[in-house]
Amino acid sequence: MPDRSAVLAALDAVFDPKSGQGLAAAGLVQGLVVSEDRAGFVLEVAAGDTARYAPVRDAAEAALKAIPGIARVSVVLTAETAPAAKPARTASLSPQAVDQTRPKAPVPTDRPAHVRRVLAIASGKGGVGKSTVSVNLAAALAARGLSVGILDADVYGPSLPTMTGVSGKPEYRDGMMQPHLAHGLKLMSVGLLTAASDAMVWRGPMASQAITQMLTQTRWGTEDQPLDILVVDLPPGTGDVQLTLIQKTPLDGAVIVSTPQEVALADARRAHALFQKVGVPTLGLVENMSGDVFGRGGGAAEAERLGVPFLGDLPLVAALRHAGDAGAPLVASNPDGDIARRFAVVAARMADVLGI
Ligand SMILES: Nc1ncnc2c1ncn2[C@@H]1O[C@H](COP(=O)(O)OP(=O)(O)OP(=O)(O)O)[C@@H](O)[C@H]1O
Repeated sequence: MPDRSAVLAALDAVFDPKSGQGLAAAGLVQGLVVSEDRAGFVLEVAAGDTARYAPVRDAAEAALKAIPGIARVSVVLTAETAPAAKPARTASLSPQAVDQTRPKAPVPTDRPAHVRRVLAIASGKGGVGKSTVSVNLAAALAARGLSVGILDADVYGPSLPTMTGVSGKPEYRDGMMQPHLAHGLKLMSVGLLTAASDAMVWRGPMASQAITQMLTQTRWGTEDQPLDILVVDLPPGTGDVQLTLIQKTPLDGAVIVSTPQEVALADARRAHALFQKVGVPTLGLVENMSGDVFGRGGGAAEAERLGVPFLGDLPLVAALRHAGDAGAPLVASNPDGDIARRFAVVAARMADVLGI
């Protein structure tokens, strides 16, 4: 395995154009990961400086690649948001400090330009089909004539590139990342910017910074043609990473995906509670993989218990999995099929809840 200090020394041979120091000395190397045959880090620069630092990122990647034993490298360029006030270190917490640790409503300053609504697709549990639902629901909303984008923020397993067949780093133009276009959707994924294995080790603040960058520095829409809906595919779970993300992302609502088993529904309940805490309305619950194996109806009953709309159920069918593996959402590749019809129902109910 490559030596960490050798990696830092290599990065110090790349200069920060602002301070003239090496990148490590300048404090620009965050979250360095060195393992087996790969190395990567987050290059954190001041807000507005990302275009200027794109060549620095490329130089840092080249410097890492030149280290013997390193085959895969990834440098994610992120911009700082407004400097966070550091709480004073005191022996006991003041009431204000205690209050600071409580979840807050999202910070509205991070709103992406020319995007009408930002919606999260969340699940309390991994593997329940959150990404499958995100992609197909986005396609169903697009089929209603809306302009729709997807931001795959699932740092634990970005699957949008596979599910939509897109690859390659996004292009930078005029200081903004251009989303990929496929199946009538605008697409951006954490998986297009970094190796999935690197993103997985990100802590909450780092993940949220990368996601804020993808949110605010992607050309989702223009003044003349704003994006109607941006669907954000969140990482599964209800831990710190998710909390930080939903606090930092200006969400207008959330859709929770669950399978019908009680254990998954209990997690869906926790996800709903998390959104409630930060003041993001739950637009509804979708039951996925319903049918013989897992049962049916648990989602509708749970939605009623939570007092949120039930948006619909989707059966466990091999075609959905195959379409995902093949890189074309089933709703787009078979728009007249049973699954497309079910997603159209979910999209219609959602549009109804949103009043669009
Ligand atoms: N209704 C369904 N019928 C059949 N297969 C499905 C269905 N929904 C999802 N799948 C398959 O289940 C697997 C997990 O789905 P997906 O990746 O969408 O879940 P996820 O909740 O986003 O997972 P993770 O939490 O790991 O990101 C995928 O292989 C997908 O194709």
